[in-house]
Amino acid sequence: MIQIDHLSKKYTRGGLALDDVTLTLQEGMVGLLGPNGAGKSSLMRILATLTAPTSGGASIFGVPLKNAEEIRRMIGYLPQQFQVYPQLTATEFLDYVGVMKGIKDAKKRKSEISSLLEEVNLQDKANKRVRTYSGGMKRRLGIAQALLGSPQVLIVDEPTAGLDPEERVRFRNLLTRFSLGRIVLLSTHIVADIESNCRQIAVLDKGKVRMSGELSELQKCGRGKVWEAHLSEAEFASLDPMAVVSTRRTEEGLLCRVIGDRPLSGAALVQPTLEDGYLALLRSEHAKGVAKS
Ligand SMILES: Nc1ncnc2c1ncn2[C@@H]1O[C@H](COP(=O)(O)OP(=O)(O)OP(=O)(O)O)[C@@H](O)[C@H]1O
Repeated sequence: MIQIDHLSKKYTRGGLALDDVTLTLQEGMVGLLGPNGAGKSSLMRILATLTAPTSGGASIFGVPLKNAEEIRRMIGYLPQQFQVYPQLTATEFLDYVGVMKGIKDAKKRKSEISSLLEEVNLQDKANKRVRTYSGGMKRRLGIAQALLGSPQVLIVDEPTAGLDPEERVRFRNLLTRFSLGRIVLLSTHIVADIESNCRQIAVLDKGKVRMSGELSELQKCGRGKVWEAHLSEAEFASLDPMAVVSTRRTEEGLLCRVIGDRPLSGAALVQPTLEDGYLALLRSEHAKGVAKS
């Protein structure tokens, strides 16, 4: 379990990135969802002991963050910008990481690296230089380095950013597999990344926790707030763009899906998707009126 208590982070040259965050994260896949600048990376860097909180604290399986060495032995971390020396092969890179993680026995390192490369489906590329890898392959190598030493907790910061849809699905499945018996904390601003496989989800916005719970609870945030209506181009143009979730051209005009507390004329209330729930939660302040005043 990861316990986060009243954690705040203020950067010297910046505002409050985290504002009194309290969360309990359980075993399994945990999605940390939030728009750009919400504070996701800051929280992950703190949990990875790369930066200290300004106030508050956290513990991982009962070990407080200030025991940084012990925490680092428990976690694997894949940062948002994962860099590898391009001239190294995957095997050479992972061997280096293994040494840094204190796996002293060369035979043990070799066998762990070989099974990890198989897990992430890079066994055929093991001896190719990383500079020849695609973005998706580099991410998979990133996961392999994070998993080296079998950490109990895996922290992955926007791992699917920049991946094509096929790689994204493959990557999600990979993480789901690894989450069995571990905590995998995954940050993203894409709802689809957490839709199918997260047991728990926390939404951060402007450094604050906006909700934490099961996926169904996030979906519920959209209840009674999602509407669909066929609109003319002129009616569409008069809408507040922040309230529009999607538009689709049909024979009757533009079918618009909007979030708001009061309907457009002729609008029908529809069942919210998870994404609707997320947008409704983020826009709850904004979506009080749908039409532009
Ligand atoms: N080193 C830093 N110095 C000053 N401000 C920072 C620093 N790192 C982050 N911030 C600020 O803290 C806030 C939270 O940033 P953070 O990167 O944690 O958010 P995020 O949710 O991960 O965003 P993204 O999805 O864009 O990566 C932002 O306003 C950002 O500009």
